[in-house]
Amino acid sequence: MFSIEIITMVEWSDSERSTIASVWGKINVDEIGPQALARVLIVYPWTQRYFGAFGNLSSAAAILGNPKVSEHGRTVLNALDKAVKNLGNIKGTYSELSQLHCDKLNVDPDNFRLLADCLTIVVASAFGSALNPAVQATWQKFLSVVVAALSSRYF
Ligand code: HEM
Repeated sequence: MFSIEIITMVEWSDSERSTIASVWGKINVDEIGPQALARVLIVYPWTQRYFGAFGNLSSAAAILGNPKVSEHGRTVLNALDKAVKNLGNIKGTYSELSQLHCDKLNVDPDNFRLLADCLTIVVASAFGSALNPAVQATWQKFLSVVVAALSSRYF
């Protein structure tokens, strides 16, 4: 795990950079985004409390078919593009987003990790053997830095 203190010093090797670019290049945001957010809402139902304005979240089928969940899933995943393009300064890249989630949306930062884990599961099921353990390790390092950056306003 990457603590808040060390994310400003995180280093990326050339191979990690190319792995992250390659995984990101293969992700279909329109499919993976909705699936990842729906999974968070289904697997960790307490996260539904933040999405009271999204309409029917009463069952797994309702969540999977909810267009607002799908749209927001795409929004969240599109925001990852900024991190992929700014690996050297993910903390700075997400400072406003961290402020929004902390001060305005009051999202418990533990939920960032839950979303990252659901995203990895959705990516793993879409990629199959392409997400081998070494690729997964780099992908999760990337997501850990994203999670720490989004949490930076909280601590
Ligand atoms: C990788 C993690 C995440 C990223 C990159 C992310 C990104 C975003 C972005 C880009 C927005 C739109 C901001 C705007 O309109 O200016 C947003 C809004 C929001 N996020 Fe997150 N988010 C993440 C995790 C979470 C989690 C885990 C939750 C709650 C469980 C959450 C709850 C919300 C809510 C409630 C909104 C406002 C939605 C609306 O009413 O339209 N986010 N997020």
